[in-house]
Amino acid sequence: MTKIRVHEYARKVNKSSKEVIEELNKLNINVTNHMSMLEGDAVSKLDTVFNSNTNAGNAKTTQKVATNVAPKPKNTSKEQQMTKQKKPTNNSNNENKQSTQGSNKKVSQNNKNMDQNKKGGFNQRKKPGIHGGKRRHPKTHQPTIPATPKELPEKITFYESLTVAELAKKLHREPSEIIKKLFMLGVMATINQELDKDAIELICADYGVEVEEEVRVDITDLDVYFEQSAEVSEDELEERPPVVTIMGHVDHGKTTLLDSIRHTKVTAGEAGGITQHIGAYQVVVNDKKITFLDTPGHAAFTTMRARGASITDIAIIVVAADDGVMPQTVEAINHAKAAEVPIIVAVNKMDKPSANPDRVMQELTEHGLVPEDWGGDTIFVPISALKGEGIDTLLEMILLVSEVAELKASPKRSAIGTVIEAQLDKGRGSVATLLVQDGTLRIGDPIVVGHAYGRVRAMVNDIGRRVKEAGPATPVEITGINEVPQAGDRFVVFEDEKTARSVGESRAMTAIQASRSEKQRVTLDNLFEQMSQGDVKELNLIVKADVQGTVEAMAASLMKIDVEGVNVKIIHTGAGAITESDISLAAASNAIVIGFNVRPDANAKRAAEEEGVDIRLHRIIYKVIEEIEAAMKGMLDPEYEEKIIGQAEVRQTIKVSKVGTIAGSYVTEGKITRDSGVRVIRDGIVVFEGELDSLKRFKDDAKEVAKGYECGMTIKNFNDIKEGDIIEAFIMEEIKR
Ligand SMILES: Nc1nc2c(ncn2[C@@H]2O[C@H](COP(=O)(O)OP(=O)(O)OP(=O)(O)O)[C@@H](O)[C@H]2O)c(=O)[nH]1
Repeated sequence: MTKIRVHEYARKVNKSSKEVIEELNKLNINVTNHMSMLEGDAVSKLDTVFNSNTNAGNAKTTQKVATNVAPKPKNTSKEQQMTKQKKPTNNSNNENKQSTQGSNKKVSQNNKNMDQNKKGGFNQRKKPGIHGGKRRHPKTHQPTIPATPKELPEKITFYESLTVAELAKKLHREPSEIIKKLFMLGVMATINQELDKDAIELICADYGVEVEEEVRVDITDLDVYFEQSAEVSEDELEERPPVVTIMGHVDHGKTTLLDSIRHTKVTAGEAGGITQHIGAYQVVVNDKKITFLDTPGHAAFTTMRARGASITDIAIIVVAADDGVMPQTVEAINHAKAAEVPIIVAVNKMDKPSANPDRVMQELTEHGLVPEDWGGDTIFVPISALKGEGIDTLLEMILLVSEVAELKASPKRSAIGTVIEAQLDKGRGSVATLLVQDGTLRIGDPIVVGHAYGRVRAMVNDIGRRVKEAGPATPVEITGINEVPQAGDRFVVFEDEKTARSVGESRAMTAIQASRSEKQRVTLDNLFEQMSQGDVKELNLIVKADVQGTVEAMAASLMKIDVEGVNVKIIHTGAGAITESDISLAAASNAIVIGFNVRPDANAKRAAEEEGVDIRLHRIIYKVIEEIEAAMKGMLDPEYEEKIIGQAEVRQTIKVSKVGTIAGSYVTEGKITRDSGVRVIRDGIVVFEGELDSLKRFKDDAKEVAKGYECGMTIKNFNDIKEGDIIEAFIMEEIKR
């Protein structure tokens, strides 16, 4: 049976890909994309739904064409005779005949001649047959091929495959001609048959037509556009502002710092100083811009990253000098490190008498952030966000780090970027704050934002001004899209609204069908497989335990695991329950979470399920190590699940010395097998669980006894069987990982 792509099938039955996908899903055939390949079985089912016969039709056509093209020896000679009879009447025909006998290559040459001949006014019937010139149309035959076939194209292109009909169209030939030619080349084909690259190349070579396979990208995959931006030539690139996120522990002054920067820099010179919150703002320092994301904290940062968006160039970790390094400070550092974002430390609340910056530096050193003064490479800036002190230095340091990072973008290209936040506005509809990451966004641009699409209707900048365009690293609020996207969604500008619309619709469709849990996150179960495929070379772990001492002991033991081909990397550790933040970090970094004597809280559990993050809970350290090591070596013990296979009622008990108590029983459900586990149930309570010692039918050992039969059983290490007891039999079935 033929394979066919969804969109090709849709075209055949005159439906949209969307309708076909919907029908497939109704048929429980999981297809999400219009490029998905359908097997023959799915095609048959669809044919029934659409009352079409694309598939059955193929089968019929195959036969028909096969009988048509397969030259029976008898017929051939007849035809040859006919050709012979015609021969003396036409010289040119004669010439053609001679030239067309022989190899297929000649056929192509002749067809070319024929084309030229046609221009010279020769009749179609004089055309050499596709059977190497051996066949002629009888005089009476009404030719179906147009009298003057079009010229062959110089070159054709195709994507993956073409049907005979499609190839014929591209070559300006009748399908029957292609079918015959294929037959001559030893390929039996029907008009709807899909031809692979080799067959297409063979036919085209035969016609002397150049052929090229198109490389197409899935335009619905917005990531592709982000990858393309990396390919822009050097001379198109210009310096762009850095995008900065502020993170740190609760109450250490993140919001105060963001406000302080905004008020000292943004409002200066702005009439009225109206600032509106659009999720990000820009400041100008020494004629250079810096973009700040207005949602402080690592939760937002990592949620975005989990959605595949990395928009932050520099992370400011705020640490209150009077409080020192706290759990969320460490989390923030680890989140930034996992994202490989450079860190600047802002030691805040320096105005407080209890401020102790040395302590902060000392504590951060333990987390790998060593101040430059102490020989490290981390920039520490003492500030007072409340009093506005040290802010200028901090901003200068941001520019310095940004310069080193050589942040560049190409303002000339069409815009791509990420949603910072979005909501539904009663008057304006869907409103989204976008961060343009590359290119320039303009009013009227056809745009796809996540699964939404539209045209940029209006753009407002961070100070509430209407703007016509926004360049790289600029946040703008836009209206004009049909739905509310999510923070972290990507956006891409397309050339025309039609493409934007079809990409948007197709993405929305895919999103509905793609379950998030299907994401190929690394789990201990699939670790080895992913390692073998080369997808995973580093096993990222997040370790949570009840007390800090255990966390350290666990981390140290895990680091010692040595398995060739993969490194263990602990990206975050902490004492206390597994939180949602741990899960989002795990999701963003493709990590496994290990909990030792701790449990995930409700939010973390839900998030882990949604994101497909693997949480492994343990109570014994060496078990953790063993499990991870085994997973890395692909030797994880199989997991078993209990399955109850039958039940028997004890109707009589017989005590036999040396043997013990024999339970004369009657199998009431399923079956009892010799190797099954058994449970003795008395008045609804399990009084014993163990194994069978023997299972007999009359005096003979039995492998299994089915429902409706009597049997005798003895149970290992259990003699207290009573009449009326129920014996439940179970087996442990291996769960496929
Ligand atoms: N003395 C002093 N107080 C400060 C400074 N910066 C912030 N604060 C105070 O610290 C408290 C917390 O500041 P926020 O900016 O809300 O801290 P945050 O980190 O944003 O807190 P969350 O949003 O709860 O995570 C507020 O009462 C601020 O006024 C500072 O430089 N000096």
